[in-house]
Amino acid sequence: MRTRVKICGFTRVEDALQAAHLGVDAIGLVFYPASPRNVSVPQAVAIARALPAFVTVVGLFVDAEPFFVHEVLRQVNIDCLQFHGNETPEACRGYAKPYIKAIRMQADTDLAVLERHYADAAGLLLDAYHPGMQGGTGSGFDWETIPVERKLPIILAGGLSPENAALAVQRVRPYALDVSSGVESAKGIKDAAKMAAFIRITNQAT
Ligand SMILES: O=C(O)c1ccccc1NCC(=O)[C@H](O)[C@H](O)COP(=O)(O)O
Repeated sequence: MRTRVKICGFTRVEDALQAAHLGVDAIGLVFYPASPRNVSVPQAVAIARALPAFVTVVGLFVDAEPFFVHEVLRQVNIDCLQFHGNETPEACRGYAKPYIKAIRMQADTDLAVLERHYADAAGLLLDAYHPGMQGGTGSGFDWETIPVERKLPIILAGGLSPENAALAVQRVRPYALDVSSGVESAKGIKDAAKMAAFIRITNQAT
């Protein structure tokens, strides 16, 4: 099966359109004020409206108040939610939308337990652990800690770039790769050449 590509942290319509043109499967919009890639609701509405059909729009939250998530869902055409904080399975499933739970991988992370805990998730996104940062760190983690046996689709994230995308596909065999920093020219500004290389290399490696 082809490894999907999700590019996260768009803040500009033109970058999201470019990614769609290059064949991205999903784009991520960060609704987290502490992030340099945070989007306002009007910005997010403009990006989601500009996209062609069949590009999945993922909305990212970090321990957000439910009223805020509901308000974003009311205004922005979001297909899937992604939770990067300490959201419980009950909280994640409270919006009647497919959801991805992000896991910041540490030495003692037990994925089998988490797969049971978030059993109704549309996928688990495995990211690097960084004290004080919830995501978009540009740092990787040891892929050897990911078990070969999985129940849920695994979305590999954390420090990916055109340079290591092929190795990531071949070593981990994930459902999808997720990248942010590795395809940027500045935080929140995506680089067309890097996005093109990342998508092409991922497709070739599959
Ligand atoms: O991108 C952010 O700034 C961010 C902030 C807080 C929570 C999540 C965030 N991004 C989530 C993503 O899905 C990133 O693509 C993922 O963490 C990988 O980032 P990177 O290592 O920069 O490729």
